[in-house]
Amino acid sequence: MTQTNTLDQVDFAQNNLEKHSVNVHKFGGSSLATPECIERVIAIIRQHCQLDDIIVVSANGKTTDLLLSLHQLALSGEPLDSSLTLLQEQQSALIFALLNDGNAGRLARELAQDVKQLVAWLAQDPLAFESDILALGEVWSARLLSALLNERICGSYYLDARDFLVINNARECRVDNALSKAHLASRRQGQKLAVITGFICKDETGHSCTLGRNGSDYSATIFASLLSAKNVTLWTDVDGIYSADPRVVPSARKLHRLPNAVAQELGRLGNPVLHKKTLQPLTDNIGGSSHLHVASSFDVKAAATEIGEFGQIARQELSVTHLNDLLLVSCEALKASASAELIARLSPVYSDKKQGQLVILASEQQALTSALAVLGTEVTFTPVSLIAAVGYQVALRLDIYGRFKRALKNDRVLRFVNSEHEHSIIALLPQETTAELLNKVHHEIVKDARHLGLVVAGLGNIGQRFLELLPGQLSRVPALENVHLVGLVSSSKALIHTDGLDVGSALTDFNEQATDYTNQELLGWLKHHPYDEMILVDITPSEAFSFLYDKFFDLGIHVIGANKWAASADTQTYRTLKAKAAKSGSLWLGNTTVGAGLPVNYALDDLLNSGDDIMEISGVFSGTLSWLFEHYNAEKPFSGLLKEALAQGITEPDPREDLSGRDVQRKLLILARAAGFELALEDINCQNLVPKSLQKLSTEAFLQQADELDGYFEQQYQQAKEKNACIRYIARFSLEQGKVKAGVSLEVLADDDAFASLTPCDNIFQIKSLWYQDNPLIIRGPGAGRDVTAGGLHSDLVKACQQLVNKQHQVTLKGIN
Ligand SMILES: NC(=O)C1=CN([C@@H]2O[C@H](COP(=O)(O)OP(=O)(O)OC[C@H]3O[C@@H](n4cnc5c(N)ncnc54)[C@H](O)[C@@H]3O)[C@@H](O)[C@H]2O)C=CC1
Ligand SMILES: N[C@@H](CC=O)C(=O)O
Repeated sequence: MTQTNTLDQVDFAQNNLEKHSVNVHKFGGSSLATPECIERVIAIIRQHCQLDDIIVVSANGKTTDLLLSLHQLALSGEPLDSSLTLLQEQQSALIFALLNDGNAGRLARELAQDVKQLVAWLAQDPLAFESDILALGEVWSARLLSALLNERICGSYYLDARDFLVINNARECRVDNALSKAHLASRRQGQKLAVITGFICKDETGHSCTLGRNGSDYSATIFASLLSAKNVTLWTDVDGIYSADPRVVPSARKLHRLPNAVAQELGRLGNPVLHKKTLQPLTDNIGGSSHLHVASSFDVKAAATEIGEFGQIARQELSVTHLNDLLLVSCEALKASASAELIARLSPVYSDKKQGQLVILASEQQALTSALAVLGTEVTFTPVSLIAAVGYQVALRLDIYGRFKRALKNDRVLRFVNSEHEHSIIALLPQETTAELLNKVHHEIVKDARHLGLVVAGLGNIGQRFLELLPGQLSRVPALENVHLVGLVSSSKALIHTDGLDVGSALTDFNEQATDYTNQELLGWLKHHPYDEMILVDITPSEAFSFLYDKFFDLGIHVIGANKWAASADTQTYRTLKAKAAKSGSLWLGNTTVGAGLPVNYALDDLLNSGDDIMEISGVFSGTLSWLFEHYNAEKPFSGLLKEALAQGITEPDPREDLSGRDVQRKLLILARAAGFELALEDINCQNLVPKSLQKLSTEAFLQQADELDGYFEQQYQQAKEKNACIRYIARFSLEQGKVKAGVSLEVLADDDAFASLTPCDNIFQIKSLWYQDNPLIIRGPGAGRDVTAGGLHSDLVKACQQLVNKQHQVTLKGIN
């Protein structure tokens, strides 16, 4: 990505918004309530905005409430002094706490002028000037932030939306797009940040109007629509949209991506963050190509919820919402076609023309009563509430329908209804929806809906087999039900689809579509992935790739590694990685790093968990060396066998990794660490079987000259044979009188030694411990190869997913809790 005009180049790498078009950022009242909050907003703007972006603001804190109460006091003829003083003091406090003396003085003078005007309006005709009075909060907020940006970051100007935003239907807040767009274009200044008032606009006659409470979100999406902005971010006091109101349902989980249609339905049915009108300008005017983000200004690092057009995975998200204080309206006149316009105007929560029934908010009763009075018919109002399961075409999903009904089976339900577009199943209740009921329904509907992303790095011998097995595993294992393969990564190319790759054709798609990538880009994507959990399976042999674990754990990514580098890194690095993984709750599994699919790492873990102490671990740890020495009888040259082992996929990509003993040395270190010992690679003596002359060559050159190995192994074999013995490469670790001894080397063993007669490629692990002293625990079986290693990785994947699907989500709502 190449970007221009960023406000903070250093931090820009962290910015996930696309920069090729305008972005709109809206800050709500709670995000601008105090000088500390405004400082946070400044930091967000510095990091996330570019010149030419649009900042939309609500009034600071509770300013609008205070203006409203002044308006009410004036209407009822009560004294205004104390409220006026409080209002002016609050604004002055912000101005003087944040701005330099010159600017503070200027804004304080403008504030005094405005308060004078306010007093005049309140005295003259508070009803006529209601919108002008309420508009002051946004004006002050925008003026202050713009002055602050000018002081601290870059050129900025503030715009009063009443200078350009025209509505031609005040009741429905319908915008005159053409006029507003032209006026806005003429007022924008290039290369500066615009701070625009939310909530307010003007009508065709030029009078001030408001867009209703919470209208600033609507303002933001209107401006985005006028400017064809790519992204709108609502910076607020919650960090996204949850599967239910998290203040009532503690197990609610954040919805990372929501299709427009579902978000609209949520807004309609009472979601506390999304409002009915907010999304409308985006979906109506720019074909849904603009995305809406809901992010926390109190916790910028928390992943936001993104709303837009997405593929299949986002369409699986489910949530539960509720609305109390509703009325079921029954009226004969509603059956007539003449009532269609009235119904459309009211946009009720639910309507049934055939039955002559509507469900409306209780607050709309008066408006409806007057509208129906004209028709002179009898109307009955019955208090009701609703609870709804919301998700993409959820009404067509019989399993969800069944669960929804089951959850409500002990509660009185007036009726179940579907919304027009099938994105919700609604139950109308004759009683209030309680917290208890909401939790019960949420548990039933959302219980297994945690989505886990999967990235596979390393698409060689083992990686390909892992992918071949993946479709079968996904369809067979319940714990993998919500696992989505989203990325494939090789040493130079990557294919990442946030909406999921087709597991059946992933490798072919990779070969056709993968593009060059950098680690920075990979980490950037991982930082903002929209899944509940992300698992990365490292099937590379790369030390360089293992250096990224540090970053993966910082990001809370879970790692399953066949790669041995990180688990056998130097003591300090290993300790740091373990600590980071623990701190961020990342799982780090690596059963295949030793013995491929054999459960040796798990066995050691289990022994320690059972209170056991490990005293000795020994055996044949290399599939390659097992295969070679079990087959070798000096008839075929040793080098020929080595090439066969390479072709069978048993060896490391460079077979010298096996022959040098390094691979076995690493495995012994990994096991010793798993057994609770703090060891380094240097503490393990290692006999290198590669002669010096072959050590520094490229892999290809080594294989060409591999016959230089033959003489040495023939000699070793014959010498052992003369003693009725054989040669085997053995790993030994022991704790003797508190001292650790560890080494890996070629040993001469009696033909009947337990380590001597293995099936070629088998590993054997002999573990002596407190519980298994005289009769050691033995684990034996194939210790390398495509199937067992890919299978072992799948076993780790299932273990990880079993833990992750049940992981409780920690909900933090800064600013609310
Ligand atoms: N062969 C076996 O039986 C066993 C192998 N392993 C381990 O599995 C891993 C893979 O082994 P193989 O599949 O045999 O190797 P391979 O050489 O066939 O495949 C390695 C793959 O990793 C990719 N790669 C290399 N560096 C990379 C990087 N920096 N970033 C992303 N991708 C990178 C390569 O492009 C290649 O696709 C190794 O760590 C090996 O030690 C573990 C247990 C058993
Ligand atoms: N090359 C290794 C593969 C497994 O780690 C071996 O031969 O054991």
